[in-house]
Amino acid sequence: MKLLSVNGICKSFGGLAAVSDMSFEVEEGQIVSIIGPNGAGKTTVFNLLTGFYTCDAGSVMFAGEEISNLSPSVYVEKKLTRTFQNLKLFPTMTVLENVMIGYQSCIHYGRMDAIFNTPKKRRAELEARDRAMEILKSIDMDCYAGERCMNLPYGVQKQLEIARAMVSGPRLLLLDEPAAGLNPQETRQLAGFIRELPDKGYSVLLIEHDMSLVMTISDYIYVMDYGKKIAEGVPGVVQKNERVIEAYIGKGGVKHAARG
Ligand SMILES: Nc1ncnc2c1ncn2[C@@H]1O[C@H](COP(=O)(O)OP(=O)(O)OP(=O)(O)O)[C@@H](O)[C@H]1O
Repeated sequence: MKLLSVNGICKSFGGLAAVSDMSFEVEEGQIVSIIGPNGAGKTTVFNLLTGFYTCDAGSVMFAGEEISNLSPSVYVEKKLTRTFQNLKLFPTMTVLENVMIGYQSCIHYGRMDAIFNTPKKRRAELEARDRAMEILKSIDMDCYAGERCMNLPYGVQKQLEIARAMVSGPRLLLLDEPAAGLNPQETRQLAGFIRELPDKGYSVLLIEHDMSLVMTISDYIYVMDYGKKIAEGVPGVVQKNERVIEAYIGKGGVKHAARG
């Protein structure tokens, strides 16, 4: 079943077309990657899909519903959540507390409930705690629940950031360069972690420069350059595509597929 269907989205900044007529799909249970050299438009696509930018044109359908240009907080309710290129964890808080933060948008109590610590507020906190613990158990990270986030190895912190996106129960996880800053061993571990997400009920849309990760875990890949889609296909096909090779080699460096 088609979960996400993006049709001809466009975004310009002044005279620069950051994303031009970009279309792609994610099927339920798939891991789909968007790759391309630095400045190709990948992050802008994520920002368009999650309401951080508004589309100049085009449409986004998610689970059969038009979801273009909503405010960022609404996307969590629609069951679509994202991570960011740089870790946005709270280093001095525990792992459990960091994951609970991802559930905040799912619980509702007023300012007075917070001031007077009412039963409603305490129930909401318990619910967040239970849900966060459930997620940590589902990914075998409950052993870290009481640890301060800053004491965790960097690779585990990356998994924690994904766990925090999982806690609101999304159907689609948008992962923005999860392997950035990881060494090869940590990247392999992360690959195994992401590969298991569809079995746990999460489809994945991934932006990533690390080709070893992308080629190992993706079911399907879209390639962008200068804001446009230049190729698509399964990893074996994309790897051999001449336009893709030219986009990378022509603009500097194949290893991490980045310009400059
Ligand atoms: N808010 C903005 N204002 C002006 N230009 C922007 C803005 N956001 C992105 N751009 C430009 O749009 C183009 C695409 O940027 P984007 O960050 O989407 O690329 P990317 O493929 O994610 O790159 P990277 O891999 O380096 O993260 C770039 O030329 C960038 O400078």
